[in-house]
Amino acid sequence: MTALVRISGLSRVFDVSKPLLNRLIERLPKAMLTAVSDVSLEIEERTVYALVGESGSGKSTIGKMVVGLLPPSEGAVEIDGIDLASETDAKKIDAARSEIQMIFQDPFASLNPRWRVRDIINEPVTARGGKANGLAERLLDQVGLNAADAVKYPHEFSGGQRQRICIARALASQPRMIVCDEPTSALDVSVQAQVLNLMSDLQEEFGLTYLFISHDLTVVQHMADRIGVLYLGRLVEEADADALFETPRHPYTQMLFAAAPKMDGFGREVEPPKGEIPDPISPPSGCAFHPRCPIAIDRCSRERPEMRRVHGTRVACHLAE
Ligand SMILES: Nc1ncnc2c1ncn2[C@@H]1O[C@H](COP(=O)(O)OP(=O)(O)OP(=O)(O)O)[C@@H](O)[C@H]1O
Repeated sequence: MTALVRISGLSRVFDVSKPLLNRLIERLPKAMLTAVSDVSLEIEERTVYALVGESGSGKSTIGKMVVGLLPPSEGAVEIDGIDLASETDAKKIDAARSEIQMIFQDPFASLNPRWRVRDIINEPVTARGGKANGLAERLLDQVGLNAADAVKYPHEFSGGQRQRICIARALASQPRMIVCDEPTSALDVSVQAQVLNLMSDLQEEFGLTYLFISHDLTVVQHMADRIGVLYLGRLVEEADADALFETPRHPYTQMLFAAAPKMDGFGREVEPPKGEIPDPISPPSGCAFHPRCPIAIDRCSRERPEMRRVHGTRVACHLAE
């Protein structure tokens, strides 16, 4: 298998300083927030790579850098060998961009309310001067909606149906890859499984690659081939999904598993991971997880663990054995 996406040493810093005048009056320094720090990973073609972690761990920021919506502060994202940030050939950039689409958590916010669904779905093609020729109707059928609904507006659909429309629009430019940012977390529990099943079917049918972003391990369990676990912007564990589910090696991954929602016939009981997520502007020294870690030793607060291989898993923990 070949890597479709190669991410190396990827970092993204945001300037979250107060306005200059306030800083001068209050004698405050600049505040820099490191959302993503030195992340390296590869995504094989036709596989599902899941990025998991609590809110604020940097999942969406990585997703946006992969599709080219945000430039990296450091490091690179290569799509099929092309680095979007340093490539100068506009044609190559355009081709690489159209190969990757993104769908977001809130299907309503990402659909123009004044456009008919047909125009929304056809837009990626018509905006490039292409002819749609019944494309929207075909895609609506493919995502389990009625082709005749192409003349309707987004508000005439339910949340699950709107996410299907977003998926149809993402498919319009025949991408090789879709970055899916929490695509089902805004949907009713009963609808989530239907949309996930549809996404699985489409992945197989079109040979798609997914970067699937989720805080919910149960969602990821059924879809992912490989999983990366993020904590405060850093990758702390990465393994094939089966291996990770069988033997989670990082204490943070183990905590996420312990807190994973338990499915029952009536809904879900969600118990959040213990302890507070530290302030990303001034993260803890050493291993950023050490203040919440049940097995931390002195060394963990002094020395940041490098990513290393332990029985086929990549893990950043001094105590992974
Ligand atoms: N444009 C921005 N300006 C300033 N800070 C940002 C910006 N975008 C993200 N951040 C910060 O970067 C960190 C990572 O955010 P990100 O949205 O990538 O996390 P996430 O894991 O996707 O979480 P969530 O599930 O809540 O979206 C957070 O602390 C967030 O507040």
